[in-house]
Amino acid sequence: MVFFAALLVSLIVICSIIWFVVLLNKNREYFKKIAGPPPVPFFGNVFEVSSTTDLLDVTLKFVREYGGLFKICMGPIRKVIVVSDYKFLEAVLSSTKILNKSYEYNNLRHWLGTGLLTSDGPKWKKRRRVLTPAFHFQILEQFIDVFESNGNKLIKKLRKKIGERGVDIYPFVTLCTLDIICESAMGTSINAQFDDNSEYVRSVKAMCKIIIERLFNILQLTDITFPLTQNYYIQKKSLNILHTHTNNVITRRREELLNKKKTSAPVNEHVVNGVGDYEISTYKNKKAFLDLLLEATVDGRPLTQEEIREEVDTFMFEGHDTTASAISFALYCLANNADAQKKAYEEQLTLFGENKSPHMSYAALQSMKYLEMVIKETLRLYPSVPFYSRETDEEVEINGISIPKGVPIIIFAYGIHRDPTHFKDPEKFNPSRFEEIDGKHPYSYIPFSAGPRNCIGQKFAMLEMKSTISKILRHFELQPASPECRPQLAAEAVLKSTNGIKISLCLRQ
Ligand code: HEM
Repeated sequence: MVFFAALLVSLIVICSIIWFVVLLNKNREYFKKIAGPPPVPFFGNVFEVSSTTDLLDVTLKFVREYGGLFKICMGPIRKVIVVSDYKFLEAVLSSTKILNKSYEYNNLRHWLGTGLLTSDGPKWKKRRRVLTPAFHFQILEQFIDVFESNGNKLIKKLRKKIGERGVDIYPFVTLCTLDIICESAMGTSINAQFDDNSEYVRSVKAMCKIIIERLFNILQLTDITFPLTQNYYIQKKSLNILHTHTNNVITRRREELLNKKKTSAPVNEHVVNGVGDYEISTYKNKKAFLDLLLEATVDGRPLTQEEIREEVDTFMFEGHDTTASAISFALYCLANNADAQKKAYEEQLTLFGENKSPHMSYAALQSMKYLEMVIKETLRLYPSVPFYSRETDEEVEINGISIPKGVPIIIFAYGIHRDPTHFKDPEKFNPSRFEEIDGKHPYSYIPFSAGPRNCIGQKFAMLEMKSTISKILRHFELQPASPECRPQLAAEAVLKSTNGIKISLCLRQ
């Protein structure tokens, strides 16, 4: 008996060693040819890239030392390549073969399942086809009222901050964009701006935090050791709240559609669903993304409850922090660049005169050309998603180099956006540069990614950002915080600033 037990243990140990050695040597020849910072035995380069606050500077330093394509060893086994080289980015992003997401997206799957952002292969293809019509301009046009009404709430809240010398605008903007995406995606209002302590809002915040903390904490990294940490239990509770909320909204909306209960004027119905209180807004002829999902079919059948939930949750995750980061950094840039702010405000005067609350239309938002360049330049300097990644699922050849199956490719958007070969005076905030360069080099300006797996929500995001920023500009003159407060950038799930994004607000007369 003892003999067999010892034999079994020995076999397990031997198999583990073989498995480890196989993984250790996987793609060894390929990685040998790629430059990169020297790894520390066993740990690789993890100590150099172990904090969200150092990540951007350290990676930029590696770009200067090793060029636009280098490797990083994340421990003894996992190696990734980091790319900010134009030709390589073009080949990767435009490829119809490198469409899968890498291991780093696993943490998201607990919340989002395999929705559009996190799915791979044929599933992703089908979902993308189903969801694309939801972003047609005729659909997007319907959301302008949602942007405007939630933007008005934001103005109300910011009015209370007039005269303060350094207002961190990020938390205010985040709650506003959370309200916007909730109403657009689910047709429900959670009123986060006036109830930021609701269970749903707290759970969204908790999940966004845990997803990134797990990437940098050795105990939280794998699902095996994660249950030993407190975050596991916070995640469990948060997921329960988030999934129950979305499920309840879907069920209710499904019933509503079945009963054709739609009315002509917006009706706000107060609903208590056992998870938290929220309001359902129903508009005649107005559709939330959820309605489109309820009507959609895949392979001739309607989407299941779980499939719909995955997509609604994906919009909730991908559609609020990204726009909040971009809007906040744009306001910071305008506050610190008086000329750009003057031009952007003059554009508003030309369009609406002194009217601070004009009726907003799709055409008016489209005609805010200078503001659009301000947003583009902000996203160049402060891309909401500074890193994103792919993984090869078969051997591919790029620029004459053969890349084996299973190689994670980290796309360093922040890096190429600050490359002087593509952007003159890259550190300078200069919206007008887009008059010349717009669309000329589609793979050097990639805040929304590019190619088949680009951001499906970018047009929605641009309209939302224009609506919100233009409203703020018409109401307030933006000034730098006093004393000046430069953002300390942190590459979390989206780009953030550890010391806030601070400006001062003066009421325009
Ligand atoms: C400033 C705002 C935004 C920025 C900078 C941004 C950026 C990005 C980027 C870089 C990707 C590619 C990520 C990757 O490959 O892993 C992406 C994908 C995606 N985005 Fe956005 N995004 C923004 C707003 C939005 C909004 C408002 C929505 C939804 C309404 C949205 C929905 C999505 C979805 C569903 C994907 C996955 C697309 C796919 O894989 O087919 N995004 N976004």
